[in-house]
Amino acid sequence: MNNERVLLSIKHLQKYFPIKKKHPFQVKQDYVKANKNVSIDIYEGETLGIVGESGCGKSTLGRTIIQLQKQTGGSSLYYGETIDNFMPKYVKKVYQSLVKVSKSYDKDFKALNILKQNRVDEASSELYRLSKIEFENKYYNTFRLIGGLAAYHDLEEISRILLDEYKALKELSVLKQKYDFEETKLKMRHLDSGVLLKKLEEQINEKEADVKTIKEKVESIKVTLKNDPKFIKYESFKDQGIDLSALTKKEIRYLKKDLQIIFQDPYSSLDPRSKVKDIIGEGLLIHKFFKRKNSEAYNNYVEDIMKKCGLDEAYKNRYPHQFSGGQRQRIGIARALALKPKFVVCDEAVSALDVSIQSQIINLLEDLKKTDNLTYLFITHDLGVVRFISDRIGVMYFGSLVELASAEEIFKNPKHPYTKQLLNAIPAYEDETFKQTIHEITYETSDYEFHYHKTGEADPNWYEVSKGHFVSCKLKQEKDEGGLL
Ligand SMILES: Nc1ncnc2c1ncn2[C@@H]1O[C@H](COP(=O)(O)OP(=O)(O)OP(=O)(O)O)[C@@H](O)[C@H]1O
Repeated sequence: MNNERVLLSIKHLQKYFPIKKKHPFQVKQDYVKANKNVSIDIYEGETLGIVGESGCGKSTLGRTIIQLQKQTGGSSLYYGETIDNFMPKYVKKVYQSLVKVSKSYDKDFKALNILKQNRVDEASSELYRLSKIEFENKYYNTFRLIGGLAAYHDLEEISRILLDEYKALKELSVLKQKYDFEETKLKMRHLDSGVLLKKLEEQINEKEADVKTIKEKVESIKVTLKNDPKFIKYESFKDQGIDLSALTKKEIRYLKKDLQIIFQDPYSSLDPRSKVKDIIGEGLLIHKFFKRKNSEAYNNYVEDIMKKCGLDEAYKNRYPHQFSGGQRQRIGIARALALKPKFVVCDEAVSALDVSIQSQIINLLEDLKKTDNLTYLFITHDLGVVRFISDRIGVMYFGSLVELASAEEIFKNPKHPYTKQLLNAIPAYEDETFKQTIHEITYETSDYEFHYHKTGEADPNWYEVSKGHFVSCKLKQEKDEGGLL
């Protein structure tokens, strides 16, 4: 890992797929619970491996984090852009509804506390767990955005000030976009400055001054609250992450430049009727990195990416079927990396390839990670591959993470019975560097116990057994859960 900066923070991610009703009078809607409640921080520059059996929800997790499919619960906070620069629409909605939300908050808070007190069996504990997720979904973005200001006596005033700030920041971001566009245009004509550029610069300065005045107003309110215990508690929830799950389709499309995916089957994920150069360059035109696909700059850029991914640029006019499996995967990688993303989901990216080609592609992914400062979520059922490539590994079982630790720790010191079963099942001959140890499976320690084998549901507590090593288990003694409650 390069540093400890969180790039994505996944909180209680849930993805349920509705199952088609069996007959028209069926009242209850059933779901495939592909991801039940996944919470995980992904650090900038790391490769986080996700392993688990087929059908446990690995691919769904990868696709849902980048919102290829909309998540049905929880939030996915992204720190690769600042919220001030991006200003998504949900921020405005939160500011508009502050007064209304504050009214329902106390009522919902009390109701949830009653459920917390009344946990007597599995069913009532499950009801509390689900209600807590619902509660957090409803209120967390408000607290993340306004923090300690929630303790101020006049939320109508806060709402007004923050809406002014939203408007000013939005206008500022439009002006900055226009400025960048104008600057690029001038550069193409080998000019340094122009009348419009100067005018935009003045407008940006004015708008920045407006934003500064509003921010000062907010700070002066905060000063009056600084000793209020409620302010201190709520301020600790303040968070600059952009909640991907709350974005509009258009906003997600814009962020796709940062959040990319490489699929398992390089053939079916490439349009067979498009030439390689068009497959790789499509995103560049959609995201307006280049205006025309016939320009020299565009062609040079595509050729460079091809070279970087080990493809001969002379083949740019060929079609996917004219390439081998390994080369097709290189095209998939080139397509994903053309937009200079920050986060890439590699969904079984090498599983369909021969072993010798596998290692070439893995080496390529490793090289690109270094040169382009990428962060990977590496999804695979292959424990040999994941051990080699990952900094940390998360183990999934039936839609939930059951263990998370550094790759070395998972292999040397697994805690969860399911992780141990997976490791025990690796045939020794598959991985010569791995000294096969058979891990003894235990379902209980003095601090916690595992119930997953009895109910098929993972245990709800996410417990840090040693620094950075987490397991899902049932604690014998309840710990403070943190959060809004
Ligand atoms: N679009 C969908 N509609 C309905 N159910 C789905 C959909 N996508 C996935 N599922 C279901 O969600 C569960 C998890 O599937 P997912 O593909 O995420 O698992 P996986 O661990 O990646 O497995 P594999 O390695 O076989 O792809 C499965 O039961 C699957 O049938």
